[in-house]
Amino acid sequence: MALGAHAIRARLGNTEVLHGIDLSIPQGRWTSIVGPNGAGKSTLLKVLAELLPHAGQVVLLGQPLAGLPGRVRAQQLSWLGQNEASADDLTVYDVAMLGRLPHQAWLAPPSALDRVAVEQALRATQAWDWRGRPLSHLSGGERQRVLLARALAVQAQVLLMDEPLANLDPPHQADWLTLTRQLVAGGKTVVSVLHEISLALQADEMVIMARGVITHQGGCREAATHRALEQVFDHRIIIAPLLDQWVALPKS
Ligand SMILES: Nc1ncnc2c1ncn2[C@@H]1O[C@H](COP(=O)(O)OP(=O)(O)OP(=O)(O)O)[C@@H](O)[C@H]1O
Repeated sequence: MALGAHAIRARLGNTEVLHGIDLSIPQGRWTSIVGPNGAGKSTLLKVLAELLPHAGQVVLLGQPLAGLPGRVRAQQLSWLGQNEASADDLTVYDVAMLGRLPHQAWLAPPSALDRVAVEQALRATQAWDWRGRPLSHLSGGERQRVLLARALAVQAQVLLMDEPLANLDPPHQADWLTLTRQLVAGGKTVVSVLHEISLALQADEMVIMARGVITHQGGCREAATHRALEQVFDHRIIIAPLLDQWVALPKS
């Protein structure tokens, strides 16, 4: 198990939005989290990264996450948030280098290893050619690819991504899928919140949420998962095979 959550409860403002979540994320697999708007997906992902106060425990690679020193946590767990703020006047290269901070001594210049990791990450997201440009000069999709490169540059064992495909055009969505499969083939664990159900169905495992609880967890190719998906979306979608994949079609 890469990540575990036990009896998680979390509040936003005065409202409890996660109501006692138990979850086990397998290691070396890609797990997608899906569910209707407001189900609590982003909140759960933030809790898994210890970015929100909560009751209950998160366990990362066998150790309680809250007890890990911040630097160790940041080396092992990489985070790509939704609509992330980033210093717009930094260059693309410097933004990606932020992913190396957990590996660097205080005020130390980047090492050769850091530079290699950043170049690899920027090349993997096809952002290397913009490395000298300020982030503010990029389009939404280009910017997303740089933030993805920052998350990759960490070289963490576990990657948590909230809507990583936001603003990406279909070819770059396909590239993200390829990249994710490569990460998983290399032993990394990827957890992503995705609204596009057909893309989410390409993961290994699926966690389905509604109203602050998990309603189902199972393999993306399992019939029980497909039935649970149709149910959580009030049977307004149908899961059907297409070529060698499963896709979600809206039902009028
Ligand atoms: N600051 C806040 N105060 C109170 N409730 C909040 C606050 N922010 C979000 N919520 C509520 O918390 C619930 C869970 O929100 P969350 O963003 O985790 O859902 P989500 O499943 O990621 O939704 P979406 O698919 O729309 O992105 C929602 O019902 C939302 O209205």
